[in-house]
Amino acid sequence: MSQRGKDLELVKITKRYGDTIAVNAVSHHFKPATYACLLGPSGCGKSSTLRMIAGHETVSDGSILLDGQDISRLPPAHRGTAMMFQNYALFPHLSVAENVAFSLKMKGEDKRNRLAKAGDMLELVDLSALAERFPHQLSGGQQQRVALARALITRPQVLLLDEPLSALDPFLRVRMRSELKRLQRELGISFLHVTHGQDEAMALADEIVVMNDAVIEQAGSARDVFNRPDTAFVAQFLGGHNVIDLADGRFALRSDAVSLTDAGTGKMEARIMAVEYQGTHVSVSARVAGNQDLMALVPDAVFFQNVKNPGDAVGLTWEQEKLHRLTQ
Ligand SMILES: Nc1ncnc2c1ncn2[C@@H]1O[C@H](COP(=O)(O)OP(=O)(O)OP(=O)(O)O)[C@@H](O)[C@H]1O
Repeated sequence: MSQRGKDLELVKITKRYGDTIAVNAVSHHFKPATYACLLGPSGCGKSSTLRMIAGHETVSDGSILLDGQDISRLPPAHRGTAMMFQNYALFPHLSVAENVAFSLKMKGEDKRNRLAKAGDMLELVDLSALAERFPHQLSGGQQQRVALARALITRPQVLLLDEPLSALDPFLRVRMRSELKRLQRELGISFLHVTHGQDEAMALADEIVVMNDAVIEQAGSARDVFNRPDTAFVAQFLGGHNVIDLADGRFALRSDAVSLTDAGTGKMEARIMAVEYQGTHVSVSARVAGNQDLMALVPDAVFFQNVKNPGDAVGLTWEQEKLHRLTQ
């Protein structure tokens, strides 16, 4: 049941709510059959962007093209997109199979056809055995699979997912994460997944699109965005980096690139503020001149060769090429 993916293009889309500009002239080209994550802090405009693509929110300015066709003024059901909501929005009085088949009923398909298609979708998400149950008889993870099947039954070219994993416990979240990725690959369509979790985005995304303050701050593969953040915001939001101001500019420096040395022998002198044991690594926070705190992520075995404690004076050092220049 593989479907060929289509490319989705946002051309200067803007969303205004009264005086609030939630999305400010955002342009982006999502390649076909990509798992893309829209990542950013609360209020940066991720959901508004997704809802405009889905057609649940009007576009104040700009256009949305799917496979070259302007879909920005079409009703949601005619766009070739489908949305899976955060709270799943299942109908409590309908069985699992009827929930999944619901949109086909609205389209007037006959019962036999709709139940057959719903059966295929339930198989896809591994829920065939629970077709006759009602939503309240399902676990959170199972409800989510129903919501997925219900969105996929419309055969969308782009599946839009708004914080799809946020209601699940951490264990299930990781399991559903790989499930989503598997489905995306198997179907060969694009998934556009909104999250504020950088771990989630890095684990899933072929492409991470980082939003901040109503605009896209940076987009690229997880590895590129992590290793070559453009701005201090991206470096800090993705985590694992220090942002340091040096005489010749502002730089990102990965915490695992910082080593501790004896006082007087490093590139910077510092005083240890906190030490946290994290299993494979020890995270050491150290204050340098100007009250900047730098984080060093030291491998467990290395740290315990020469244990340091809060209050100790140390040197911090790194290889020069590990400094990554930031544009702002
Ligand atoms: N219906 C609305 N009316 C007025 N303002 C809104 C409306 N929906 C969103 N906003 C505002 O638009 C901005 C962007 O909101 P949006 O929900 O798109 O952000 P988000 O990045 O998805 O945030 P979150 O992660 O908290 O869901 C916020 O300032 C928000 O308060």
